[in-house]
Amino acid sequence: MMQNAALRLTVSNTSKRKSRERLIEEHKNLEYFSDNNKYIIVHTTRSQPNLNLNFQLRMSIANLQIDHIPTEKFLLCRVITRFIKISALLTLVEDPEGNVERLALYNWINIPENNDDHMNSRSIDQSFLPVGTLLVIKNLSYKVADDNNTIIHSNNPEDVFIIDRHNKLVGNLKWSSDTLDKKEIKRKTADDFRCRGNDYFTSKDYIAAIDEYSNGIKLEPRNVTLFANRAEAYLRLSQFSKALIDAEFALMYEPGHLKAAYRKGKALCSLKRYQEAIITLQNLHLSMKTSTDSSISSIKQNTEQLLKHAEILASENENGQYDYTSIINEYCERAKIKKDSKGNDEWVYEAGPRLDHADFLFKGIEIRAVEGKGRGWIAKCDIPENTLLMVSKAFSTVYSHEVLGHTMQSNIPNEKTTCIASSLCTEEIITRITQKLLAEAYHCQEVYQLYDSLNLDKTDKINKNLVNVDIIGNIVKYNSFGLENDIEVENDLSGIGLWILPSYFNHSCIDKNVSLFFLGDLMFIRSLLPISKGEELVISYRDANCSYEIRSRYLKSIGIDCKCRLCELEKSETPETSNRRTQLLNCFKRLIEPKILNNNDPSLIKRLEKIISELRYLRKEHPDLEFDTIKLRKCLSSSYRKNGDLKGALSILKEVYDFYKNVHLQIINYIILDIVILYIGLNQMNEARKWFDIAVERLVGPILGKFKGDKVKWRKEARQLAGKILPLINSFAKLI
Ligand SMILES: C[S@@+](CC[C@H](N)C(=O)[O-])C[C@H]1O[C@@H](n2cnc3c(N)ncnc32)[C@H](O)[C@@H]1O
Repeated sequence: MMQNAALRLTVSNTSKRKSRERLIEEHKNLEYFSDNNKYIIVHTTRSQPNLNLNFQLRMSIANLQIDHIPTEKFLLCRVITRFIKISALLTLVEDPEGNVERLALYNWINIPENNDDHMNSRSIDQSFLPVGTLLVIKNLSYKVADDNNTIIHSNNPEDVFIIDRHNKLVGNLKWSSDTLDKKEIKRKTADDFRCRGNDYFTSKDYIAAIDEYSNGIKLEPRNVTLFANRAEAYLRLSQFSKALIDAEFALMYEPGHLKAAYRKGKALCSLKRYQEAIITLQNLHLSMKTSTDSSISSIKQNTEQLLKHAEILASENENGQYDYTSIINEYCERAKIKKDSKGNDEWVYEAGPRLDHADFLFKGIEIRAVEGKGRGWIAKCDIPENTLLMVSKAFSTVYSHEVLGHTMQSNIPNEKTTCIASSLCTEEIITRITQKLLAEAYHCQEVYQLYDSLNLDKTDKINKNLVNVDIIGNIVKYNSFGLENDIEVENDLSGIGLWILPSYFNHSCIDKNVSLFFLGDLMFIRSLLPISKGEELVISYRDANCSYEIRSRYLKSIGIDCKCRLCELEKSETPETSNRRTQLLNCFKRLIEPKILNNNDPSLIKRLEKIISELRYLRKEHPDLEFDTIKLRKCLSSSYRKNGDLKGALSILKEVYDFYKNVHLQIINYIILDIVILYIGLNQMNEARKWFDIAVERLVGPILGKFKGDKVKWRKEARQLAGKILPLINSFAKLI
């Protein structure tokens, strides 16, 4: 996974072949991930002076076709970068026409360096197929990797031949690129680079645009337009500190440059330097206020908007005051997906459901050492129920939709898709975080802090300024959050994210006292119960809705031997009891659940009732820790309802609710909604309304908090929000 993530680092969103400069730059980045052990390469380093090749069969890189193996033909090329080893031997090659492409050599034998048996061998270092080496490659294949990068594969070392320069075949050919490049660069002006940069910018290839602007800046180091344009391209890539530097350069050379000042304000906002952003934007606003020049009307308007936004961000950050209705509207809008010209899904808004809001941190909590768990969040004072503790914007998020694409999502059965999506999302997020750190190294410190957790080797001293994909992979493994909410909300997009401060919450299976709610890449965190000074704040990485087996397997994989009440009880039970429980749950899962709702067979209901009562009996000493039957009882209630016994169905669910209402399990929210449906079915509308309010409260409580002062006003707002989050609520609201 890490290797794949490393290879994905050469990602750009287009499948078009890339420029020589871009490929070289990306190859340099890959060096971070190369395997620096010395290897001896045995195959084919012998040269082939007598290789007889028919010149007519030579093909150029430009003729290669994706997924096609041109068996008759060969590629003549020369190495233009140092070889590095990741999973394959990787370098860049160019053909005589000057086309450049990646080459991956697979299956070259690696022998430890001290093995002297192989005379005809070389180690992978500068001397291995050095820059300029001419190669003939047969039977190659040309592929597009998952990340849309094209790559030449050679799987058999016998197909690769080193050609010496006296070979006739080569003697006849002129290699065009050396001279071509120089000529081209000579001909170009800073303005040519600006124009090409703008073209790339328009086609949303911001990396290429930055390359072009940078080349222009090399020619004219005080070119204000190039700095201002590059600042905007950096903003689009979320490289805010670079954007700020460029905007400031532009302003240094031309203090009245409006766009540069606007971009400075934007960068400062994104760097969470709200007060400075406000001052910059206020000054900019003032400078334009009296102007009647119509050409600046749009920047005037944008500045006003951004200034307002910066003021909102400052207040969110300072006081934790969020306009939840507008944030939810913003989320619903940004999470929309449309089809592009090829029928693939893409976000309606370029950045997807990533929301531009400020972080907030309640002053009454702090990170401290917690015995046996590393560090954790602790209350510095008594905290009332439903206090907003933190709002955090993700360091990085990846949505499954972004890595799977439309075709895969619709063609593959659900479980498999979820599994593929999850591993692709993980690879992708490792890649994105690595890219972000490579681009803006000042983030390394905050991300690497997460690495110091208990389960990781403390002696492994890490260089906090060096980007290391293995460490990032571990950080993702131990700290990332799945993006799913406790209750499915509209546009609830699955995926994965890394949040910095929320990563310090430790886990408890049943005694969590803190709730999380995701809206896009914003995480809202509130206290679920009153919390006393000195108490630890904990969340559930997996809750008791999951069987012990599944839960503990996951927790162990991230180094947790959970000591919560439930886990301790499960561990202390005899093997007979736990085996019997597993047997009963498996029987439900395999034999009853798939059939019961489509089948009126009363014997199935009987069997389910028997399983439930035996499971309850197995935990008769600790009924408060009996969570296994909740799902089964919900299922039983549904089959009662299907058979027309609404009262029976209701009493099952109400019993479950009464017993578990104070344990914050995901499934309880669905049980409440089922109760509302049953009361509607029984035409007991007052009860239906009462339970509907409970559902709304539980649904929006984690975002909005509890009734404060005006209950009627709160309820109105809560209903509106709930309807936005879960449109099903609106259809309920019409019925009651
Ligand atoms: C997301 S981090 C939480 C913050 C972490 N304690 C730290 O110091 O960085 C997850 C790691 O915290 C520790 N942890 C979390 N909950 C725990 C628990 N209930 N018991 C023991 N260790 C726990 C484990 O080492 C786990 O891999």
